[in-house]
Amino acid sequence: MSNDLSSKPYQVGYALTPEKEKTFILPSLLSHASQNGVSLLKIDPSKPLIQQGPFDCILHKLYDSDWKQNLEDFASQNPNIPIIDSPDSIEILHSRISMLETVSKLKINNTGVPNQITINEVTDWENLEINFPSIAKPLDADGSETSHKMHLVFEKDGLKNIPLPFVLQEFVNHGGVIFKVYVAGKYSRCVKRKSLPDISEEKLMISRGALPFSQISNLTAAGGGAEGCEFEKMEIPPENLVKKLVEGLKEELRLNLFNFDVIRDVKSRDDYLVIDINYFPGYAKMLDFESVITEFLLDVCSKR
Ligand SMILES: Nc1ncnc2c1ncn2[C@@H]1O[C@H](COP(=O)(O)OP(=O)(O)OP(=O)(O)O)[C@@H](O)[C@H]1O
Ligand SMILES: O=P(O)(O)O[C@H]1[C@H](O)[C@H](O)[C@H](OP(=O)(O)O)[C@@H](OP(=O)(O)O)[C@@H]1O
Ligand SMILES: [Mg+2]
Ligand SMILES: [Mg+2]
Repeated sequence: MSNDLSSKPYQVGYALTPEKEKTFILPSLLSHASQNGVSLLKIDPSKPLIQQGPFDCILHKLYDSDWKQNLEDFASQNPNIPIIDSPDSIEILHSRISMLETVSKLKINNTGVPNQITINEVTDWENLEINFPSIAKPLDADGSETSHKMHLVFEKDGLKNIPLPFVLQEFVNHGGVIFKVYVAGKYSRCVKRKSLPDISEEKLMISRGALPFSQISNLTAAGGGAEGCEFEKMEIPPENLVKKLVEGLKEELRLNLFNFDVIRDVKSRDDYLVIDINYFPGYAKMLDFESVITEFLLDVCSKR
């Protein structure tokens, strides 16, 4: 689908950090979008949105309070201009507890989330109802540098130097491959990505404390995934299961732009666990992301 090229192109304003702009607003996206009737225009978040534009849609991934207020002022005067996405919906993904509660609510067969507990203070360690190894993840998943600083924890002792508050999520062996499902409006695609390797019983016997790591999925996206046929052989989850998760999460989250990470439990190969959900992820890592994003924006603007 493309906009009728004889008419004026849709004007889509974007408000992103400089880093996000660099990795998302690529020349290939700008040219594909403009050839299909969509102009992507940079917003100056420090200036009132109502004095910029005019826009047919606003795309954003900024979280500071000034920007939220700017967006609110604009929305109150332009209730018919789609904002992708609503800050209130995005907020659900900024806590690793509320993010995964949405999955548990879906009650889809063979899907769930790993057992996890919140650690707000040191006294919470007394009667830990969790198995090790576990992954300690910052409770806030707000896109900050620290929000990706994780620790693989082998025993209770390994918790002592981990910055509070954090979520302690049981580590599930999943064959070293993670499935990332990207969603952009009515479009979705499941891709494979290299993940943390399984932890053997032997490794567990000799491992102590905790190991730090961060943003493994970004590293391996560039590296093209795991070596060897194991990665190639790993089948992606059944299409109907992915579809149910996509539709369920879209309804539950009321978001257009997100992805979620799914792993398959090696102990029960039909069971899938969602371990992470991300707002406005790295779409440019997806093949032909230019047409996916352009189609999405055309769909949003034409529905106005
Ligand atoms: N419960 C788990 N069991 C096994 N491995 C896990 C688990 N949770 C996370 N991992 C591993 O740690 C990696 C990072 O975890 P997660 O995706 O939650 O962090 P993140 O910083 O939000 O990552 P992203 O860059 O995808 O936002 C995953 O890609 C996976 O390799
Ligand atoms: O490999 P993906 O596309 O999942 O990597 C994403 C990651 O999942 C998060 O969405 C990151 O955003 P934050 O959680 O806000 O840090 C993305 O970083 P970004 O700089 O592209 O927004 C990763 O690309
Ligand atoms: Mg992830
Ligand atoms: Mg994440």
